[in-house]
Amino acid sequence: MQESKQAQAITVLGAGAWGTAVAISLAARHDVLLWGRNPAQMAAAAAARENVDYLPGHPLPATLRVGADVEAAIDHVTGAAAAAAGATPLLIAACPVAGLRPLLQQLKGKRIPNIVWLCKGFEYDTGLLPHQVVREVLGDEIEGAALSGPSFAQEVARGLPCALTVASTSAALRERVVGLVHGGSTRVYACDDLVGVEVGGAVKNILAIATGTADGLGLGLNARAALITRGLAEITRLGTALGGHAGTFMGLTGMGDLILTCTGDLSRNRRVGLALAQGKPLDAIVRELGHVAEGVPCAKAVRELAHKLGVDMPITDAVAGVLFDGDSAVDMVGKLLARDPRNELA
Ligand SMILES: NC(=O)c1ccc[n+]([C@@H]2O[C@H](COP(=O)([O-])OP(=O)(O)OC[C@H]3O[C@@H](n4cnc5c(N)ncnc54)[C@H](O)[C@@H]3O)[C@@H](O)[C@H]2O)c1
Ligand SMILES: O=P(O)(O)OC[C@H](O)CO
Repeated sequence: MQESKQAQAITVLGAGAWGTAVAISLAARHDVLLWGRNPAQMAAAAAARENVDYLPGHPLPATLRVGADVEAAIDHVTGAAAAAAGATPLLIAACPVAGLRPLLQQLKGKRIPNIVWLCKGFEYDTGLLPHQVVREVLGDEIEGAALSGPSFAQEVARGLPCALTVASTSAALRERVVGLVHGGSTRVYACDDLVGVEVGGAVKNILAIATGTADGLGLGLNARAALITRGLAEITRLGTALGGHAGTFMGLTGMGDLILTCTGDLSRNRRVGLALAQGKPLDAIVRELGHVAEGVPCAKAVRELAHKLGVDMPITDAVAGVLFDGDSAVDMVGKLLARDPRNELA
């Protein structure tokens, strides 16, 4: 796979922390447009050359275009200029899972080149993975890929090293994404296990809430390591039941992202856990955070899915108990410790 030396047109749809960081990183090598749905926010970002609401402290490069006009954002990768450059443009969806369907609906009927999504989770009301939502809304013809892996927005925006995985059933799109995104301080690996990559990225958020809660209660490093390891077993059981490959969960989008999110204080999901341990109510925690913590709604979707499939996910159940059933953080720990012994590899 060749790294693209030529600047290409890329549109990033969604101007939260992650969309902004990815746009900043790609703008060093490509012709990037960052679109956000809030015109006032985008006008302020254009004027200040900083997305103060979502990624403060990280200047937008002079070459990065920002705006709130969706037609212009799509034209950036479909219009005459992109075509004339003989280009391989890329359209990136950088919203949370809850925004994916409405965002894609805006693209319906437009001649988009492809779609790469960055969100991590299951759609809450349907229990679908992002690639299934994409297929429902845009159909089978569009080439799609998930780009995932251990990556805090603030570090990527600073240009610190990071390794990601692009997953797609299309070898051509995998190659195109690697060609455009790999380079500088970003390494991109390719993988054809879309289900495995998406399940790892979704469930690690729930486990980050669990480890944040345990750390907040002062339960120690042994407990943290136990939760991460048994959490990986939980991810693998659900992921293989859904058709993912066991090996994928040992990679960047499984173990890699799980370690990062469970241990790094930049994680919003981990911070939810730390706040739950202080006994704060969930709605206050979410309000204070001001950003999406995908593990919260995901815990509900995954608990339902696991019960339907008969997959044992005790940590997810315990986290959902605290989030939705009125259990305390201490109850969560008690429930996990009271479980009957079992074989480790069962
Ligand atoms: N922040 C990170 O470090 C990071 C890293 C990797 C992956 N992710 C994932 O990326 C996704 C986005 O996270 P984030 O950190 O940018 O969240 P965020 O809370 O910082 O921002 C979310 C953004 O999405 C926008 N949005 C919501 N619904 C939309 C819709 N229907 N159409 C257009 N825009 C919409 C919001 O206006 C907001 O700008 C999540 O699934 C997250 O798990 C985040
Ligand atoms: O801040 P979080 O918990 O949403 O995690 C961000 C990324 O998913 C880490 O890879």
